[in-house]
Amino acid sequence: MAYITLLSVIVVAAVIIIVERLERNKRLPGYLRPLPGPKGLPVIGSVHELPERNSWMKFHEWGEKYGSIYQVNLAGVNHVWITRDSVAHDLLSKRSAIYSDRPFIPALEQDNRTSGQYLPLMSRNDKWTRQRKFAKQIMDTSEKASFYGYPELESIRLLFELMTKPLEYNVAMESFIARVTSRLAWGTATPSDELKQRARELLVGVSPSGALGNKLPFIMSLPEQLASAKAWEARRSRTEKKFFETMQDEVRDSMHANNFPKPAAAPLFSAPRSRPSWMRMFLERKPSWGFASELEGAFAVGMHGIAGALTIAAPMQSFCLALCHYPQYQPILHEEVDRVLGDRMPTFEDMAHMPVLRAFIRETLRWRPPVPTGIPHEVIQDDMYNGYHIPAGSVIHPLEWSISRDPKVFLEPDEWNPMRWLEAQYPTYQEPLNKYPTITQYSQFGYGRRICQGMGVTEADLFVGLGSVAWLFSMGKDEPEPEVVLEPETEPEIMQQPALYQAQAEERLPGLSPPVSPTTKTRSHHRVLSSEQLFFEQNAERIKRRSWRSSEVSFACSQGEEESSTISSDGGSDVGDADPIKTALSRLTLNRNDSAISIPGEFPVLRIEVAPPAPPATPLEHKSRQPSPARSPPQASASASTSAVDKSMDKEDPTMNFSTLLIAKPLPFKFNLQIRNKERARMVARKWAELKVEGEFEDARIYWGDGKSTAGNKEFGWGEVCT
Ligand code: HEM
Repeated sequence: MAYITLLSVIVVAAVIIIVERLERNKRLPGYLRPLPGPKGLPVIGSVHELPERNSWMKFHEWGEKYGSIYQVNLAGVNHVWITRDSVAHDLLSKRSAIYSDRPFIPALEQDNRTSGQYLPLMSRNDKWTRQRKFAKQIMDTSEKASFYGYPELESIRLLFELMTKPLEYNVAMESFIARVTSRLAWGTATPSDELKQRARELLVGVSPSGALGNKLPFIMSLPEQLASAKAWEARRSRTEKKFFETMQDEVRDSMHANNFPKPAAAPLFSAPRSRPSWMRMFLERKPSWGFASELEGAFAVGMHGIAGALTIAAPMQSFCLALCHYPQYQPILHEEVDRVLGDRMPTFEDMAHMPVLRAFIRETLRWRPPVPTGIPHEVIQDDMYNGYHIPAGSVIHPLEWSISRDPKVFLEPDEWNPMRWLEAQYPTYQEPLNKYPTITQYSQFGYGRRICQGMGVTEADLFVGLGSVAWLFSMGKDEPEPEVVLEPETEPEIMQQPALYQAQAEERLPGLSPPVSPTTKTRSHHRVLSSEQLFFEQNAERIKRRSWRSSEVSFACSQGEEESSTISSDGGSDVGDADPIKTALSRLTLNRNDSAISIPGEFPVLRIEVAPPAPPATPLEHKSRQPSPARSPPQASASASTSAVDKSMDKEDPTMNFSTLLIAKPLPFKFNLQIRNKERARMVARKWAELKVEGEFEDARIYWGDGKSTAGNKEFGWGEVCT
């Protein structure tokens, strides 16, 4: 084995050296220059200069040095990096006829350019053309139907999970996106965990810093027994195909059921699987898509599921990061949310009336782009641009991190400042405000013929999801609460303001506030929401006694209150112990995996962690800045655009901890999540419980290992994923 490996390395190295020499000897005509860029070493080029983490920061730094377009040799492949929107448009949009191919990804089992499996990774061929047409149709149709209300439905579960398990906020947000996308793809949220895992594994497969086959492509030509990375990919690929086929079969089967309603007639809260979905659209109009096989349809739909599950959760998490590090803007968002929505949760239809929420979302995508390096194109013939030669076969990257930081467009580019979209003195401001700011047609979604097909879904998910979060919660840095240590002489003053003191305490999670005593010294690092416990205790008792009414749920929200709200969607009529109760109970599955209910005796506990004291001065401290409509925007400065590099690389920037794959997702961090309004919290809990009883929020399903374990067997199952 060692012999074969050594031989392969020597052959690959020899080929690279020969190709490099031939390239160097190619003479350019006098009017053309090679693009600037780092020189690098023979064979490996500049690979050794790339940092392990946040590699886009190095490309950003090179952009500062070499200009808006430059080239880098990475292991024999010419990579062209574009750091300005205008250059990306000139090449990728205006010359899209030659700039719309995709590079080969060595670590995938099948050739990504021709296999027809993943639309975003295909070459521009017949499969791409028909699948792109299909993608446009399913997106347009579902958008016209306001994405079937799925984001609104799942946002109830999102809020409930955040209330009950705030420390797992990242799981709740990822699950929200995966569930909405699963519903869109197949009409049910039960595959959401599997979809998340399929997305993670594919992300490893396609990321330059992920699968070993992308770093050492020759291993993909070795037998599986000798190359575990190849065996991993083979299992990933088999599992994905099986999953997509299973889901396609299930939707087909459900369509053949006699009582299956037509899409227009399917009410939002009808039984799962009778819902509209992209797969259903595929099956209903199969001949019109011109696909080669049903399998092509299974992938065309499954790939959209993966594309959604992969990307949208990242900005949701960055939003939390931004709100915690730039707290001065939060009240502006809360003001809009309260004024426009009052006591109801946001819907897709509120979009036009909420420019502040849209500005927060737009700014988050700019500040921490989910795909910082962009998705690469490949140029299929030699080209020239501003006197520079761009060789055929070069991999072209619109470097979103830099494009979003052009100091001429984005003043103080490293600052998260949503006001740049809302105040006329900023160059980014655009009217009318019922349309702008918007994330559609934004450079983060790519250029030209390959532009992202999921902008509408992304906007709907982020708007409804983050709008709901802002409606119920405020968030803040995980800092210790100021200790209330009362000197004897100050006591009378505080005692004179008990209402204020109580109000501050009550603003935290209802029921969270301990009995307020101004002389209490805060020592505990954990706070327990015992009202939640009470809620589950009550419900668990009811379940045990089998005394649930089909549509009645009792919820006590606050420890301090004796009340318990009883909601009855049927006007309060008591159905007693008739059959509907049993039906409701049989649909209420309770197990340890359930996100919120546990078996009696093992109640979930809400803890809010209070951090140990924060380090003295973090690089991002913006508390002094007050958002003000009258404030003049800062002037652009040459140094402004470099500060990201300084901040994240030289000093430890707490907002720059990302997973290292192609999608930049902030690593989980601690922060305080506080419920802003008790009545809203009650309402969410009631709705959640009603829908749970109705069977709406089913548990995620396990597909492998007889439905008991995701690890599966040799053939199918979850692979290890390092992020
Ligand atoms: C934050 C969310 C998202 C971001 C940042 C994003 C970003 C991108 C980018 C950069 C591209 C490549 C564009 C180019 O090559 O010029 C792309 C392509 C694509 N995206 Fe997205 N995307 C997101 C969400 C979605 C969602 C939710 C879907 C579908 C459900 C989706 C479906 C696609 C498809 C089908 C393509 C391939 C287009 C083609 O190659 O012809 N994306 N996306």
